[in-house]
Amino acid sequence: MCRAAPPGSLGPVIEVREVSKWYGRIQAVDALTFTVRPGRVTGFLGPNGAGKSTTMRMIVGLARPSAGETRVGGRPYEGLTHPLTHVGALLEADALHPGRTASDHLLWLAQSNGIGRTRVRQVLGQLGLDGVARRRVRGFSLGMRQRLGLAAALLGDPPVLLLDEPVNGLDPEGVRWLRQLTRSLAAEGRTVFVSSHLMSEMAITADHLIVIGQGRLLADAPLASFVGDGTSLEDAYLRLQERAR
Ligand SMILES: Nc1ncnc2c1ncn2[C@@H]1O[C@H](COP(=O)(O)OP(=O)(O)OP(=O)(O)O)[C@@H](O)[C@H]1O
Repeated sequence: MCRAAPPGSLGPVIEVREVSKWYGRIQAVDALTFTVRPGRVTGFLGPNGAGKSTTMRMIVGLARPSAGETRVGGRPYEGLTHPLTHVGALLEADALHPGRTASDHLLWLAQSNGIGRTRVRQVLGQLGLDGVARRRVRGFSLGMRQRLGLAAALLGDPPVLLLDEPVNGLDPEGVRWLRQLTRSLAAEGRTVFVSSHLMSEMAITADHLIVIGQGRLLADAPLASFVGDGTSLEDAYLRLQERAR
């Protein structure tokens, strides 16, 4: 169950303020500003190389902005004690030790974040990983790795979740299950920020969309404002990207 924000706090809000990121001469993110709010699923859309993963990595302190700042619940990620209890993240190419079992991977994360063993058993069950808990990660399919990554993201029962392409590798049942999970996490009052390339999936999962192109903000609006009058989300999205070129 999601904890209510204490009075006077910002709550589980993600803030990205005037953030730019350069990798040598490549500008991955260009003066990006947006806020991700609780109680809804916010989709993060943009073409390959638009800067989505880089932005998510900066929010959780895995990359440092060249300019600007990111905050979670009013604080920089680095200032959070036991960060997994504040922010759960599933990021592309998450490092998994191939020789470790699923259960040991989660226990190791739990121990460094003040989380008990009971919670590890709970998330293994919630993610349908009970049967493979004692198997080494080396033999896991992409879908099983995604489930394990999601288990790690949920481990600390965090009020904020960042999921980078979580649908990758999931079978149709897994996709539907993930959709229901993200919607129920948002309904509990959590902040759920999900990147995806799948417009049809976003159209039935997200309440709000942040669209970027070439590292710049193109739109930050409710899903309803993109679709309607026979316009699909894919049409609206492609038009936005074309106009920005
Ligand atoms: N560690 C890095 N070193 C150098 N360049 C990088 C690094 N990470 C990202 N980039 C570059 O920054 C830009 C943005 O990449 P990023 O992965 O954030 O985009 P994305 O929107 O997540 O793309 P995709 O949808 O393909 O995953 C790209 O030009 C990419 O090549």
